[in-house]
Amino acid sequence: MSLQSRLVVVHPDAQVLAEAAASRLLTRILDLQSVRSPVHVVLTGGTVGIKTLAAVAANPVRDAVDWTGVHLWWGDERYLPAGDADRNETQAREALLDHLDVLPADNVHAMPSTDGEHDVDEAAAAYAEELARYAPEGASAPVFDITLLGMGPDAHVASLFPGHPGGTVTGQSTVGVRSSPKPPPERVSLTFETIQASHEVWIIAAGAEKADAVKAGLDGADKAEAPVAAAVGAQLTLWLLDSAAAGR
Ligand SMILES: O=C(O)[C@H](O)[C@@H](O)[C@H](O)[C@H](O)COP(=O)(O)O
Repeated sequence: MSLQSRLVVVHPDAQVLAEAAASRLLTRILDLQSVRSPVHVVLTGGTVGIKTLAAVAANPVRDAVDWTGVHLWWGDERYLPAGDADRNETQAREALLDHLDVLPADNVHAMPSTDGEHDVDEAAAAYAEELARYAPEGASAPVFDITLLGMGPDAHVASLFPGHPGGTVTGQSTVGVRSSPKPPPERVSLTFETIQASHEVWIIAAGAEKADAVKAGLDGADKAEAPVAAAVGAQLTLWLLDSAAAGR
């Protein structure tokens, strides 16, 4: 039984938070690469998530990472045409991936766009198949080393929203989301089963509008009301906050 631990780190503001999260991510990947390959990292969309990726791109330590041994996944994706500026993948490529010359295309596992499968449920199923291709025996997805998650003011993570069915789905690694309260309405998301299999889950949140959700998550609120409460890593759950988000 591995010991689950939780750590809360507070930084002065959103910019320092993104820089510190990027520095921590790079160091953690370097540590992991000294003991295993490949390393699997799940990226998040959202303002702070993308700011963190841009900070990774600007950090010279990024060139110490052997990106050929890093696989990148997404926790969720907005179900839009390929290349759409609102896709998490598009923003991640602009912020970081396009700057990593040695990152093999096959190491980047983007969630499907509307150009592929016929609907969001088929898109979720297609991503589940991709996850399964890299899964260890008997598992439905790779055991992610680090899963990055932004968090909404309503305590949603990935595209798992309060009161929506996606948060309670079991027996599948992904879910198609419709009528998302955060536009666009259709999204593909990992399920909590997959998120919770990660060795480490890092929740990155900034801004006073997140303070109530942070408090609910840390107080162990019901995941139906505060999905972030279920964003727990098998070994570590790391909350990376700015002082405004930690205000409560
Ligand atoms: O597709 C998305 O929108 C994100 O994955 C979502 O889960 C995001 O991380 C949070 O909504 C926080 O977003 P902000 O950092 O912009 O508040």
